Amino acid sequence: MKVTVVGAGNVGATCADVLAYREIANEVILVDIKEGVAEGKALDVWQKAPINLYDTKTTGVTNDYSKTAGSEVVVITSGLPRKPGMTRDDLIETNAGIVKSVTEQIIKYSPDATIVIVSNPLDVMTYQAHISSKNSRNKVIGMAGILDTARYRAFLAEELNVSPKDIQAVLMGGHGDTMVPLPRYTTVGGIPVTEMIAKDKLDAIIERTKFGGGELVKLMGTSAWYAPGSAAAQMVEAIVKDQRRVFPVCVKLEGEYGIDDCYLGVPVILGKNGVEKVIELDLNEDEKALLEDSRQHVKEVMSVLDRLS
Ligand SMILES: NC(=O)C1=CN([C@@H]2O[C@H](COP(=O)(O)OP(=O)(O)OC[C@H]3O[C@@H](n4cnc5c(N)ncnc54)[C@H](O)[C@@H]3O)[C@@H](O)[C@H]2O)C=CC1
Ligand SMILES: O=C([O-])CC(=O)C(=O)O
Repeated sequence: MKVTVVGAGNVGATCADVLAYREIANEVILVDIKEGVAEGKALDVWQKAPINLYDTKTTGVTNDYSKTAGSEVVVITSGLPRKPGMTRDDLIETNAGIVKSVTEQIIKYSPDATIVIVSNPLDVMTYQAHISSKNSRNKVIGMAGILDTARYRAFLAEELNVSPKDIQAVLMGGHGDTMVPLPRYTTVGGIPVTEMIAKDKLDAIIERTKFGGGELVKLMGTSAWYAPGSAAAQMVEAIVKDQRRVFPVCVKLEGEYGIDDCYLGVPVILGKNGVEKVIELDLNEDEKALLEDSRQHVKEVMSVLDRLS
């Protein structure tokens, strides 16, 4: 079982490392455009194997897509990260070209691969990969919801002084400030979160979650990688092991939630065919309004992409 990660920067290298040390794949190919970077990081991960006791073979290549042939899943992280003061949408011009060319190369050698997009702006880059690959919607998906819910769960765990393992949550919408956390679907060891925390504290956590990516950009001068890399690896694991995990994933909606032809994060079942099923929640009027705001924002950015191409 072979998995390719394109982009050997912060997120891509972290993802490859998790895929290797957790033995999610038998073989990991790391690709980058910069000479030597993927080779070096892959070698470093491989040299960690005798210490951390795993046998996933990790190989790096510079732009040689023939080595990626037959990949079951491909994670695309190539592209610019944002700097302080930028929005994710500011990355569209550069990253659209990168995601397009990378997807075309990938599909040439692994036509049946499920593609997991990480590059930003996430929802629109997933749309770009869908157009460039011409693959069905279940096999071209984006990672954001696992990361956004992880941030929300981590903040809640800290506030409630409980294990993050026991917080379950759903979050929908685009990967940006219009994301839609759903307190109604948040539980702490099965107990509705609203019974555990005051409304003002929960509202503050929701606000912090919405700007969770920006908080890290401000601190570090570039965006996050440990949680994003792990989140992408968790999606790969669900696919290659056919786990049928229930995760929020960015997928093209085709009528679900009354939305057509737009990429948004929604809960899905993730298994060997990529998205096995989109789960439709019975949203209330407030939640529907938030999702509609998110849809409108993503649609606007999608139209920028249409103008660029
Ligand atoms: N969806 C999400 O939740 C998240 C998305 N991101 C996004 O992921 C992307 C990567 O972030 P980082 O890893 O921090 O950036 P980075 O700058 O550390 O790594 C990006 C890598 O892509 C490579 N690259 C550029 N063009 C390429 C091409 N045509 N082919 C192959 N490799 C190419 C670069 O050489 C670099 O090594 C950014 O767009 C960032 O905004 C980051 C975190 C979370
Ligand atoms: O904030 C960024 O630019 C990177 C990202 O998407 C995140 O960490 O959520």
